[in-house]
Amino acid sequence: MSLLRVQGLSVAAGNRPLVHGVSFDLAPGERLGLVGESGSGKSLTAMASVGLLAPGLRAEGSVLLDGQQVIGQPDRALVPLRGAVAAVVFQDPTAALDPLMRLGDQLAAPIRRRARREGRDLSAAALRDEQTAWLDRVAIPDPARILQAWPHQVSGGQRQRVAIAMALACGPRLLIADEPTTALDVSTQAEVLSLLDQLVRDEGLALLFISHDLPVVSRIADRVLVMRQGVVVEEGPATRVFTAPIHDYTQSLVAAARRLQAALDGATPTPQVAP
Ligand SMILES: Nc1ncnc2c1ncn2[C@@H]1O[C@H](COP(=O)(O)OP(=O)(O)OP(=O)(O)O)[C@@H](O)[C@H]1O
Repeated sequence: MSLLRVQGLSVAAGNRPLVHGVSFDLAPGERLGLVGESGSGKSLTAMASVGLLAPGLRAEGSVLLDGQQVIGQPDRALVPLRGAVAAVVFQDPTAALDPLMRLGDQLAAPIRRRARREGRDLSAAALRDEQTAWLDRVAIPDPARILQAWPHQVSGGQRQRVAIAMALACGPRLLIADEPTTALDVSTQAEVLSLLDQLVRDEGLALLFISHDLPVVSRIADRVLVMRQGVVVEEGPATRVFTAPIHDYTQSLVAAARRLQAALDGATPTPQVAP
């Protein structure tokens, strides 16, 4: 059975359609990338999948998350699914972090929630061990200091690592990562991406990975959906979509990515000047 089955999903703001007729299936352990330019409807598709649309937006169609209908359900019906079935990592880690709470207390919340769900007693010492273990798993050195720190006292990359630890500590089966590295500097981006890749593999999670960057998506995802102006224009295995794109729009994304890579490699051909 699919862990996430989206059928004919549309999202609108009043009369303005923002996402139209999106369908896909995500099996347990599978990795799906959503790619497309800014404003193409990737985030709305992902947020509608967990019932986290902003007020004023209306979703239609069907979204089955672990077999439970999400569309049209009141928030209280969806709370048990969040964290336990699906967790989200956002582009901006401050969205997941409370600026007025120490990082250790923030990380304690999902650890406690999971223990309650699993009927485990959690002593203060066991909680501390789990907090430290999660910081180790996201490769944060000096966990004792970080647990005591406020969000503004650590780097952007460390904040994102803590946000990833909090998402995974809930014990989800699906991780939704919405541009998780876009706000980070280039070398931190690569580290956080390979960390996510490793953690998703270790935990056996399904992944819905959202990015405007097709090469990044094709590295981390098995299958890709390409979105443009709220609709899916191409779908296929990540390597095929990247090496042999069919739709004009996907071809332009691939060409742009190759031009950027060539420029970064210093391999851009020098324009020929007529004699
Ligand atoms: N709350 C809202 N009210 C009205 N329009 C919205 C709202 N949220 C998003 N939109 C619009 O919906 C469209 C799709 O937005 P969405 O955030 O899904 O795009 P995206 O592909 O994820 O792009 P980005 O990478 O820039 O976030 C955009 O035109 C956006 O302006």
